[in-house]
Amino acid sequence: MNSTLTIAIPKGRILTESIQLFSRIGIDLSGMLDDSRKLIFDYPDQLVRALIVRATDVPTYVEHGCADLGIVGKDTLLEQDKDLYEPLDLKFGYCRMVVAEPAGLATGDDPTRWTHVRVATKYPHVAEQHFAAKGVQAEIIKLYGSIELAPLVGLSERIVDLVSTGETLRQNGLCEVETIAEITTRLVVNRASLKTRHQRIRGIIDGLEAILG
Ligand SMILES: Nc1ncnc2c1ncn2[C@@H]1O[C@H](COP(=O)(O)OP(=O)(O)OP(=O)(O)O)[C@@H](O)[C@H]1O
Ligand SMILES: O=P(O)(O)OC[C@H]1O[C@H](OP(=O)(O)OP(=O)(O)O)[C@H](O)[C@@H]1O
Repeated sequence: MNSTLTIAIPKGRILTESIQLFSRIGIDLSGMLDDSRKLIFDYPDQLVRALIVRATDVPTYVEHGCADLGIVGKDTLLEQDKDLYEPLDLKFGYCRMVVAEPAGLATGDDPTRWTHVRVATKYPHVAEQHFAAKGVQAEIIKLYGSIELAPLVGLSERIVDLVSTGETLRQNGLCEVETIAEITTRLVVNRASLKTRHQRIRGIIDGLEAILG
């Protein structure tokens, strides 16, 4: 039986910390940080294979069993609602998912009085659920990036987006008016792999749990 474990690692802003985390439990994926166009990294001595995946695609690779494990932001998990085992909060990549609007509109605005909103976001599912739970009718406009631009050019009045330093909101004259969720990075596991490779995967989960405290 092939005992190699496949891990989906997201490229982008959580790549380096993901690799640092695995190194702390003795899995050295540092070759992935080299400037390269390779997408599969084999580590036969460690019985590990790592895939470089776009952050939003990690749940898909893990759900389909192309990867046994993956690392992904909670924002992506909330949006996609895939059938995955999510055993661990890895406690990095902290940010918040918020509703924001132009500072001028925020002055005197009361989110508890909203009845209808027009919102641009990369997270239509989360936004829909958030407003539905408040009984607010929401017209959602799906965007893929530069979300803060939408209210500045009249595409929407408000946005749902991630905030970490707050600098992007500030530089574009926007204010946070509601927090939807606190976001961190999570370990996700394919449900079948959890059974067929229980010992190996349990070892990784326990190892990570021990160092995360
Ligand atoms: N300021 C931030 N903005 C966006 N994501 C952040 C921020 N801080 C932490 N994160 C976390 O980093 C994860 C990966 O973000 P990254 O920007 O690399 O990918 P992405 O642009 O969301 O995905 P994709 O490239 O597939 O569209 C996010 O899903 C989120 O959990
Ligand atoms: O609070 P801050 O530290 O300013 O970070 C928040 C910004 O970072 C993310 O955008 P990203 O850099 O991923 O670019 P994008 O426009 O392509 O989504 C997010 O969508 C916000 O725009």
